[in-house]
Amino acid sequence: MDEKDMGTDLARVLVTEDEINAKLRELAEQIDRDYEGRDVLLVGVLKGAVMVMADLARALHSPITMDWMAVSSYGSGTKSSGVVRILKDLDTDIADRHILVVEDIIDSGLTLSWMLANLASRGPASLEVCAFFRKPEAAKVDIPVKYLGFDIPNEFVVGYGLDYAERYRNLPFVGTLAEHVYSGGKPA
Ligand SMILES: O=P(O)(O)OC[C@H]1O[C@H](OP(=O)(O)OP(=O)(O)O)[C@H](O)[C@@H]1O
Ligand SMILES: Nc1nc2[nH]cnc2c(=O)[nH]1
Repeated sequence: MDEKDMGTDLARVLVTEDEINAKLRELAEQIDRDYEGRDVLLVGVLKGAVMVMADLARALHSPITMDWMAVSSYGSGTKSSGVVRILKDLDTDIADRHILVVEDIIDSGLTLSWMLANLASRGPASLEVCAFFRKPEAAKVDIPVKYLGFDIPNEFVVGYGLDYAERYRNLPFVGTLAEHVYSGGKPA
């Protein structure tokens, strides 16, 4: 799926497929260097992180393992409340493991803040974050991000794993939606 398939749904592209691929290579190099000789478990946050997890894992040369968590915030519509419920927990015991959480986007930061506290309580050897997109202007809590893809404006974005009503996750780029599709969180 690309821009041509979007019809009039798209307002504008914020990060192109080429920019995404270049950034993945850059982050993978850093991660390979930093974790050399250590066994790292990538923890992906479903569902948004599926794309970045799959592409990052393939760009890495280090022997990694992967696990997934699904969480749901009790927020309404597109807003996260910070109150989080685990829908799917890890299959792995992470005590004494090196954990790199892979997240598609940090918006308010509330989801990841809760997740990091939860994972830290399980006694990992180390716990770091790779976030592919971040909205600095939307931050309600400060999240220590070791590996960052892109800071983006405080707008609702779709593509590269990010959905609107479960659509658009398979766009290979990230962009904003036209007003007739997205009007502040409610299906237009
Ligand atoms: O920083 P925050 O304001 O907490 O928002 C970020 C979270 O929101 C998105 O998940 P979403 O709840 O939309 O679920 P999804 O990944 O299944 O689409 C995204 O994947 C993050 O997990
Ligand atoms: N699709 C999507 N999900 C989000 N979750 C938090 N921020 C966003 C965003 O901008 N787009």
